[in-house]
Amino acid sequence: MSKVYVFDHPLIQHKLTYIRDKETGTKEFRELVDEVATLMAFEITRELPLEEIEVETPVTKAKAKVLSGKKIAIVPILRAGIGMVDGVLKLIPAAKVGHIGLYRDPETLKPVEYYAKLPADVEERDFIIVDPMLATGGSAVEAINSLKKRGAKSIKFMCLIAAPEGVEEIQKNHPDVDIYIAALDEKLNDHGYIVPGLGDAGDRLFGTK
Ligand SMILES: O=P(O)(O)OC[C@H]1O[C@H](OP(=O)(O)OP(=O)(O)O)[C@H](O)[C@@H]1O
Ligand SMILES: O=c1cc[nH]c(=O)[nH]1
Ligand SMILES: [Mg+2]
Repeated sequence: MSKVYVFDHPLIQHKLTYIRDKETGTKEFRELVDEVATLMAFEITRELPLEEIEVETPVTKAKAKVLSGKKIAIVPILRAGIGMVDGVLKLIPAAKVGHIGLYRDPETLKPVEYYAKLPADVEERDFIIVDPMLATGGSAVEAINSLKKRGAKSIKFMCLIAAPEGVEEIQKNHPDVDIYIAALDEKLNDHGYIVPGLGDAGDRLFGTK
């Protein structure tokens, strides 16, 4: 069963409150999403494997630890996931970036894939899918299907705000995929929007409303 981690660090909660605020404009919204993505990347990389090397300090030789070359790929779900990529890359600058384009049909709420491009060595990479919103879970499940179909073996899903329905949908369809969120909200409304949520993440990021 997928594990669910809620990153409720005070800085994340504080920034998320201003992300939610409908008075927050596009520029500030984008900056805050970027900052929260960096903070979440700090938490999600907690378990990265280390190895020991020798380093010479001005004082003496010493054994010290460095990351042991884990191959990571970040995959934003277009469009809104793009808003989280740079924030994660600040901490994992050598990560590759794949893209999956999905939009949610406003009538059926079902995801429609329109683009997919992943790094070549899919089977060896640890993937982190990023998307600000996990609502019905349809987009996340489809993005994970898409990665697995192309050979991905290790996948994490990271989002800002999740609805319980979306978490359950991933757990049901992809129990091997752990979920990392900044806030678990109350529910979905009749239009599939997260309540209280933040509105339409893509529109707020790109100013398309
Ligand atoms: O869990 P779900 O019910 O599938 O909804 C979540 C999806 O909805 C939003 O994308 P949207 O379809 O609005 O596309 P956009 O990013 O291009 O705005 C969001 O960024 C997720 O990808
Ligand atoms: O609340 C929601 C649900 C889906 N997509 C969004 O951007 N917001
Ligand atoms: Mg949208």
